[in-house]
Amino acid sequence: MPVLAQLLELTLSGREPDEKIQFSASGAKLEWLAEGVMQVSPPQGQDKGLDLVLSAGVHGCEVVPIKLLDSLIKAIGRGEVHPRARLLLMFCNPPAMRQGVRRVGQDLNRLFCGKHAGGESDEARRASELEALVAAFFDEPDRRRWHYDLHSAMRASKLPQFAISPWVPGREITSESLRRLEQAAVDGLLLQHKPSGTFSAHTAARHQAEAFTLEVAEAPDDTWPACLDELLQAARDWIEAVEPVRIGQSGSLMKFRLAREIVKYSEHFSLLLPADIENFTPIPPGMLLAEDENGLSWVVEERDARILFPMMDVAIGERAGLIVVPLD
Ligand SMILES: O=C(O)CCC(=O)N[C@@H](CCC(=O)O)C(=O)O
Ligand SMILES: [Zn+2]
Repeated sequence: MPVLAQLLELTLSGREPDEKIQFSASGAKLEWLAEGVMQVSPPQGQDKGLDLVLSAGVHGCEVVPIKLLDSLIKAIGRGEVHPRARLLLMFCNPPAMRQGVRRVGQDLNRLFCGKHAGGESDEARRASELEALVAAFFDEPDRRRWHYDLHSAMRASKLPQFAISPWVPGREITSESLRRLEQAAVDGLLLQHKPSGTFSAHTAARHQAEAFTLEVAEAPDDTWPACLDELLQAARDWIEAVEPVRIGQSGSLMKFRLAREIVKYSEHFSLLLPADIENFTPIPPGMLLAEDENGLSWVVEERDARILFPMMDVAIGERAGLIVVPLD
């Protein structure tokens, strides 16, 4: 296996490879571009016109998506997967990955869409570098552009795998995109309703990519749920630019929209939910979710509401949870 297929090991050890260009066992060109980042080009004559970005490790503690990307890269290196798309494969936040933490300084996934501008933190510099790498990759016109930014919510979920569609003015999610998510065993889709500074928002807004944040299933105690294998198989299909042959259940995806954000405004903030509450747990009208200073409180007003991403340990001014409701 070429050394470059050990991108994860190179990244975690902070090593720069001596040989920056190598070839996979099936003749795909592997090119190391920067720490944690590799470009793959199909053998001559096999390019099907798709530019695909797969990223993981924006949050360093989210181990399952890092393992998924690593296994795809190794399968490419061994020649088990035959790239027919151009690929940009990215381990985004090496310092946080080395420490196994969500973030070392700033949250990298709040610094895209140019929000790093003027910042001097390591994360601001990395967001700027990742944006430049993506811009160079998406430089060729008239090609399909997809980006899946793999995350893991680090808590159990009523919907084991779900995607977040960043808000872009006028963006319509195509039925092919939805079908592709369903084929990847994704159970739910949250549609954002305002701009944000996430990596997928950047590639969607700046490069018109079909971009999603993909929250993959948890694998507690190293048990590997079947839906992760289905996701892995779907990702292999994307890389090989083949239409999946498996019969997926169409229309199974539950769609949600954001109703309200719970925001931590002061040190007096408290989230009044059990620490282990599952994502997408129904929250009934009248339920008190959180309190902050000056009598500020979040009480459920919406019908059929569910809680998403509850997190007490966030910086002041940041999101501590989302109240989401079914789209229809
Ligand atoms: O926030 C959590 O509980 C962990 C999961 C996570 O990192 N989610 C992403 C969502 C990004 C998006 O809205 O597209 C994040 O918070 O950055
Ligand atoms: Zn994350």
